[in-house]
Amino acid sequence: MQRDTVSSLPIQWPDTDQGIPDALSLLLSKLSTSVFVLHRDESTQLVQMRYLAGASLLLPFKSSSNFCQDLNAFIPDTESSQITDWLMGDATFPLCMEVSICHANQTRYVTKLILQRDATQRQFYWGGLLDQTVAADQRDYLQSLFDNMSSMMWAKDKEGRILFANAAYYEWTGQSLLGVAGQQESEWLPSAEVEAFMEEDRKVMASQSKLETEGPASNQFGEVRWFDSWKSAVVSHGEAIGTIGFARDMTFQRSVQSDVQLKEMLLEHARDMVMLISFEEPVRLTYVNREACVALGYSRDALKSMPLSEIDGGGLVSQIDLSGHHAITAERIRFEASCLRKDGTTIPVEVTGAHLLFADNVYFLAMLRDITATKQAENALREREQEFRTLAENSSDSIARFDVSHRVKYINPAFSQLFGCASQSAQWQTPVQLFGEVDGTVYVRYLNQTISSKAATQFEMFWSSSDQERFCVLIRLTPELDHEGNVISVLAIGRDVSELNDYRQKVHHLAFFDNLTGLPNRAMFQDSLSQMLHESAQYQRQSAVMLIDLDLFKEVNDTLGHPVGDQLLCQVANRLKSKLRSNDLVARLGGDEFAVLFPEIIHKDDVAVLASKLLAAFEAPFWIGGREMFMTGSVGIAYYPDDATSSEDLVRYADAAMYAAKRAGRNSFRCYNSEMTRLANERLALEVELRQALARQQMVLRYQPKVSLDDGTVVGSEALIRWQHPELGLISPDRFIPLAEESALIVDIGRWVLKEACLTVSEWNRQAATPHRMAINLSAKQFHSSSLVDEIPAILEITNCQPDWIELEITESLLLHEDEQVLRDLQRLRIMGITIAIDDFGTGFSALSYLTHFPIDTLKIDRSFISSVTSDPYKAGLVRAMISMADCLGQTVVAEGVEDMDQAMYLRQNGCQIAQGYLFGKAVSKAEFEQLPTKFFVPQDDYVL
Ligand SMILES: Nc1nc2c(ncn2[C@@H]2O[C@H](COP(=O)(O)O[C@H]3[C@@H](O)[C@H](n4cnc5c(=O)[nH]c(N)nc54)O[C@@H]3COP(=O)(O)O)[C@@H](O)[C@H]2O)c(=O)[nH]1
Repeated sequence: MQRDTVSSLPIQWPDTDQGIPDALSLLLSKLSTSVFVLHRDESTQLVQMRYLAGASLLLPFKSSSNFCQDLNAFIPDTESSQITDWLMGDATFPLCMEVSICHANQTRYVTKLILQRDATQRQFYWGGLLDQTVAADQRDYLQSLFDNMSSMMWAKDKEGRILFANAAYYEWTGQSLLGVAGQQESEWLPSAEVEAFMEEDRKVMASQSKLETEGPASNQFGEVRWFDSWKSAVVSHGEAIGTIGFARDMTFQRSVQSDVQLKEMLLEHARDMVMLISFEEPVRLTYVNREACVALGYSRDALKSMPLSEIDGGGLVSQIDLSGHHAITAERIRFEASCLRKDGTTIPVEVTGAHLLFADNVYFLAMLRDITATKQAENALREREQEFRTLAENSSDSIARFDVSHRVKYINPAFSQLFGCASQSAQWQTPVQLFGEVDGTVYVRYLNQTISSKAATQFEMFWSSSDQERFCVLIRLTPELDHEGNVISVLAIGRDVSELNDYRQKVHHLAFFDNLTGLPNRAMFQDSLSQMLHESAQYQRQSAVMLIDLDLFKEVNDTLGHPVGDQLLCQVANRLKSKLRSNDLVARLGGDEFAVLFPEIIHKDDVAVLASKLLAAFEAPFWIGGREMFMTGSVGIAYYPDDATSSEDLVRYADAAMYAAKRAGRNSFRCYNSEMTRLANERLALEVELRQALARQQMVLRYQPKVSLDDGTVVGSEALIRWQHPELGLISPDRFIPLAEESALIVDIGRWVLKEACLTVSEWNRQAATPHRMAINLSAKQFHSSSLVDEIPAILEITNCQPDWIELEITESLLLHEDEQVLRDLQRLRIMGITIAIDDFGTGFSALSYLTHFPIDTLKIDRSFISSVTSDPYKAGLVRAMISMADCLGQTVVAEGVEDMDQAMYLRQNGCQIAQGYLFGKAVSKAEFEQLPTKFFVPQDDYVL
C-alpha cells in the first residue's frame, strides 16, 4: 500500500569526501525514532545519554550531535534506576519499558524505550554504550549502529546497484556484504519484487522525491513479510544520483493488531452478552459488548456509567465473589441470575465467567446468555411432565417407561396394581424380573423391536394375578426420541382387555367352532388345512385329509328327531377326539360330516390303521336318553402330496373316497384313487344329463312281481325306475334318485313314474279276473315338495286306472313328526281308495305309534331282516313280532328280498301274506313281466325248513 509521499524537498546528498557515511547520517536523521547511546560511568555509576540521530522531538533538548546528559536529569528516578539495573545485569533480552521524559517546560511525554545489547558482546547497545576507542571511526560506528537496527537500510546508485546495506537487509535477502556490494537486487530477490522496486526508484529519482509504502514483500526463499518502507532520491548538484531507503518489518505488529481487532470483533458480535466488571467501588461495568446493550436496552455509555446493581434483576451481584479471591485461581464459575432491563422487565440469564487480575485490578469477565427460551422450554417441559404425571398417575391404563437397557424408569399406580409390584421395587427392574422368564423374554423382544425400528408396536400379554385371576393386557410400545432422533426410552401403555379378549374368543369360537359339538368348524378346518399344506410343502412332509360321514344319520334325524340326532353327533365327536392324537385336528364340517387332518404322517398305512380304529370306535352302542343306538360311518382319505397338493382337490378326493366307501356298503374306509375321480366326474355329468333324461324319454320302468305266500300266485308288482342311458346303459335308481332328490327333478320323475305305472297296471287289469295291484315308490321329498295328492285323481283318470290298483310306498321318515298335512294327505288318498305301504319297515327309528295314527295298509319288512330270517333267531323273532303286530292292526305284510324258498316258507308259516324278491324274479320290463308265470309255487304245508 502506498502512502502519499512525494515530498517537494528532496534529500540533499552531502557533497563531502566521506560520501556514503554522510549519506548514512542523512538516513539516520530521517528515522522516526530517536537513536542514542547510553554510557555508564563506572565511577559515578551514572548513566549518560548521547543523542546521535533520528527524531529529536521526543527529547527534551535540541538535536545536536554532541549532546550528552545524565539520564536521570530528564527521566524519573524509578525508571532510570530500572535502566541502570538492566545495564548492569547480564540479561541478553532487550529491555522494553515505558519512560516519562520530562521536557524543559515540565511537560511529560510518555514514550517507549527499547534497549538492546550489542551482538558483538561489547559494551554496545542499540543506542547502547559507545566504546570510547570506536568513536573516532564514525563510519564503523554508523555501520555498527545500522547493523543493530531491526529495519533494513540500503543505498543504491542510479542503476540500482547496492552501495550500502545493513545486517537486516543481508538477513532478509540471504546475502553477505561482499555479495551485494555493486550488485543489482535482481541477483537475489524475486524478479517481480525487483521490478516493482526499480519502478519506485525510477519514480522517486525522476521526481527527486521520496516515497513511503506499506505492503507485503517476499524474498527468494518464498518468505512473505509486511514492511513499512521509505525511500528517497539522492540528489547531487541538482541531479538524482541514486536512492536510499529503509524498510521496517511490521509483520508482528500487524498480526497483533489484527488479532486484537479480531478479538474485539468477536466480542462485539458475540450472541451472548459480554461484560467486564470492575470491582472498584461501586462495582460497575467497564466493558459491554453490543449484545449487552441491545438486550438490556441501554446505550454503551449508559451501561458503563452505572453500578452493576442497576442491572441486577436478582442473583447477579450476590453470586459474583466481590472479594476477588477467585482472581488468584482464575476459576471459571457458572450460575443463573436475572438481569433488569431498562424497561423494567427482567431476563433470565446463565452467567459464565471468571475473575481476572489485570494491572493490579480485579475484574470479572462475564458472559451472560439469555435463557428465556430455555426457561420457557423448561417450564413447558415441567408443565408437560406435570400433565403427563397427572394423566399417568390417574390413568386406568398401566404405564411404564423403560430405558434402552430395558430397565424400568417409571411405573404408574395402575401398573403397580395390575402387575402386583410396588413402584419403588420396580425401579430399574427388567421385564424378565417383573414378568418372569417366558413373558419377560417376549416383552424384551418387542422392546428391542421398538428401539431398532423407532416405530410403535403392540402385542398382547397374558398375566395371572396373585389371586390367580387371568388378565389379557394389550401393550403398546412407543419409542421416545431425543432431538437427534435417538431412542432414549420406550413408553409402554398397557390396557386390560380381558373382557374384550373373552368376547373376542367367544366370537372366534362362534366363527371357528361348531356350536353343537365344540369341534372346529368348516372355516377353521379350511384355515388349518391351508396351514397344514403350507407346512407340508415347506418341510416336505406327507399329510392327509380324512372325511367321515355317518351312515344313515338322516334316518336318525328324520325318525327320532333333531334333539336325538344332536346328542348322537356330540357323542360321535367325543369318540373321534378320544381316538386321535393331539396334533390331529378333528372338525365337524356340518350335518353328519366330520373331517380329520393329519399334519405329519410317516407311512400311509398309519392313517389306514387309524381309520379302522375310528370305525371301531362306532361299534359300541351309543346311549341316548336311555335308548341304545348303533351308528356306523364311511371314511374317505386323500394324501398330500401323492393324491393332490391343493386343499380343494384334497377335500374333493377325500369326499370321492368317502362316497366310494358308502357305495361299497358303508361302515368302511377307502383311500382315494383316480378311479374315484372318474366316478365323481361321472356323477357330475350324470347330474347334468339327468335334467334332460325325461324329455329324451330315457326313463323306463321295470316291474318286480309280488307273490302270494298263500298259493304262489302273482298278486301284484312293484314299479322300479331305471335310466336307460345311451352310453352307460341301464342305470340303477340308487345312482340317480339321490341326485334327483337334491333338486326338484324328483317331482317330475315321480309324476312320470306314477303316470307310467298307472298306464301299465290299467292295461294289465283291463281283462284280468283278479286285479293286479302295483306298488309305486314315493320319496319323502317328492311327497313334501309337490301337490302330488292333488294331481293323482287326474292321473288316475287319464290313465284309466282305478285307485285300488295302486299302492303308494312311503318311508317311515315321512311319518316321523306326525305332520298334520301328511296325515291329511294320506287320509285323502285312503278316501280315494288308494292303499299305503310302509317301505323298508324296521330300519327306521320312529315310535310305532304312528302305525295307529296314520292310515297304513301294508308293512313291507326290510330285506335286511329277511336275508337272515332263517339263520338268525334274533332277526327271526323280530320278523315274527312285525307280522304279529301288523296282524293286530289289520295290515298286510309284504316281505322284501326273499331269495330262497326256505325264507318264503318260513314267512308263510309265520303268517306273512306276500313275498317279493329274486326268488320270483328281478325287476323286468313290461313285456318280460307279461311272460312271467302267474303262479310260482305250489304251497306245501309240510315244508320242512
Ligand atoms: N322314489 C323312487 N324310488 C325308487 C323308484 N324305483 C326304485 N326306487 C328306489 O330305488 C332303490 C333301489 O331300487 P332297485 O335298484 O330297483 O332295487 C329294488 C330291487 O331290485 C331290490 N330287490 C328286490 N328283491 C331283491 C332281493 O331279493 N335281493 C336284493 N338284494 N334286492 C332285491 O330292492 C329294491 C326295491 O326296494 P324297495 O323299494 O325298498 O322295495 C330302492 O330303494 C327303491 O325304493 C321310483 O320310481 N321312485
